[in-house]
Amino acid sequence: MSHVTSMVNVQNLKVSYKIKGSIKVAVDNVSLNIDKGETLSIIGESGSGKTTLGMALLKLVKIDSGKIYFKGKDITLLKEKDMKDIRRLMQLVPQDPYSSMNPRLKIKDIIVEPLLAYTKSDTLEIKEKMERVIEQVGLDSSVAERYPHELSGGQRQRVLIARALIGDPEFIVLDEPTSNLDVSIQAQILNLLLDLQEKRNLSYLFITHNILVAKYMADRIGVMYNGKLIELGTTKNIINNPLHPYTKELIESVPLAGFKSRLKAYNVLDVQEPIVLKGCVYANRCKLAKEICKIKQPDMINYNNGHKVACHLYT
Ligand SMILES: Nc1ncnc2c1ncn2[C@@H]1O[C@H](COP(=O)(O)OP(=O)(O)OP(=O)(O)O)[C@@H](O)[C@H]1O
Repeated sequence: MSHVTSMVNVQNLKVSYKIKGSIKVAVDNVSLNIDKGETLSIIGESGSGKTTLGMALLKLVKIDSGKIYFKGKDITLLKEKDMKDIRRLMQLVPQDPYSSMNPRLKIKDIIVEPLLAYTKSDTLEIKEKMERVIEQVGLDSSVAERYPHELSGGQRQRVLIARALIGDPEFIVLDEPTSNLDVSIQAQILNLLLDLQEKRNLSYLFITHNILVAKYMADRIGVMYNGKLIELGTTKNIINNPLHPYTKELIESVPLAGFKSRLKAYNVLDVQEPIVLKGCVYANRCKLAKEICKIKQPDMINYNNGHKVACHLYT
């Protein structure tokens, strides 16, 4: 049902990378949906598969199996040449603004890149659109003639948001869009994103290490661990009533009041786990692990009203 009404819906998505003969499953059997105007935040430690999931939703990495629906249309097997109309509607704001920009291009050329690739607008129309998005992201019109190195980190991030917006998208993957910025600038960018979302009724997949940022931005939160989505629920449920022992550990480690001044301080722990071939991905680290946790992967169950968890404590 939901794949018909959602902006984005993925089912049983699996993505793996081949590295020197071995296979790393980066996204393992993940199912989720994002509604129109909704923000789903994905939290998890480094290497848990957040970026790969975001790229897979945009069909920017090859998937092994599963289904991707965009506005009800199955785009899983769509070839890039048939993606033209859809590409414009789904955009990425990448993790590192500086390395995502061609240093030799002026800002105006960086911003219009997506339009040149996918539409046949005339030059005047493109220029007007460029000027409009520069204004909408709170930049001065003079940045158009500048080069990336002449801008601050916050300004560069605004440029990438402008570039994502220029084709009037409906869905944007925001990959840690503020993690490299000073705390006060982070808050400005987050507020800009909220403002743009409201004005344009955008759907966001918001990837972050930072639980406080997820709490500030998201309607719902999905928690990833070692490629698996282990819990999914409303922001309120995840923060106030976390179910999975890993989510509980994350939430308990973070004082949730007065977050603006401490945006940077509370990142998800960065611990790389060995690959677990059978059983729960979290079993090695879980204080509550039972015998079954080491031998059988828990299924994602609907615990309560869309609050889902993959943990044997609840089966
Ligand atoms: N292009 C690639 N080639 C090979 N392995 C990759 C590639 N991209 C990611 N991986 C591996 O896939 C796993 C998931 O990586 P991914 O970048 O999706 O995680 P992440 O949660 O976004 O991490 P981070 O927060 O550090 O960006 C990691 O083990 C990573 O080393």
